[in-house]
Amino acid sequence: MSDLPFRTRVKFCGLTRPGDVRLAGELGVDAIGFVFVKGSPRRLEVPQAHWLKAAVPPMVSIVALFMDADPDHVRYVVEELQPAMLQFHGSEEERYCRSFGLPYLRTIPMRDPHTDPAEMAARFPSAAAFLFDGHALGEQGGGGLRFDLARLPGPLRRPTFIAGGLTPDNVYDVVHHARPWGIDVSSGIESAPGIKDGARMRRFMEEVRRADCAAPGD
Ligand SMILES: O=C(O)c1ccccc1N[C@@H]1O[C@H](COP(=O)(O)O)[C@@H](O)[C@H]1O
Repeated sequence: MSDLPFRTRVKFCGLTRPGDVRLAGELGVDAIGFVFVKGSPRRLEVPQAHWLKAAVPPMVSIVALFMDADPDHVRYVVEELQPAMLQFHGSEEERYCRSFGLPYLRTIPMRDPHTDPAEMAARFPSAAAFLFDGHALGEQGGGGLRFDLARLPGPLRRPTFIAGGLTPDNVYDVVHHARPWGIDVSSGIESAPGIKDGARMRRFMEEVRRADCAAPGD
């Protein structure tokens, strides 16, 4: 049996409107990312996140995204919102990431020539999965920056996500050639930061599923 994933898991990140959340659910995403990062145009406050959560259909996971946050803030969001998973995007260490008692995605910055992706991943044995993103260390994500897929490390002991600059126009090639376990997208399905575009969301999912069905040599 092939060890390739049967279908690529999809996370849509940085949603701010209930209608976008409902459409993402209808399109079959696996997870929806809520951003709690200061300075992000997609940042949510907890009351707004509650309002969005009400639009998330059953069987779709909420991922709460943080970057070097005060642990009290993370605990507050976890208690209030009860996300299925956390995502850490900054310089958080392993002990911090696992201290909240929830599975977490560890983001690995791929634009930094000084970061060795395999070495960084090895420092997070408790991570549920790794997310390789196109930003440099210390930068926020959500900027549509791609990275050289040749820099991806070999097989890790955890599922890997690719993020950074994915769009409906390039996601087929990325999924088809890199065969990640999952992908994560924000700006590539937007008309403006935080405002998702229904047509782009739909076409993005269609392209992922088209790649899932393509034979390796296609
Ligand atoms: O989306 C944001 O605003 C954000 C802010 C701070 C840290 C991470 C953020 N987003 C993450 O970046 C990836 C890639 O975004 P894009 O597709 O290149 O626009 C996104 O999937 C989020 O996980």
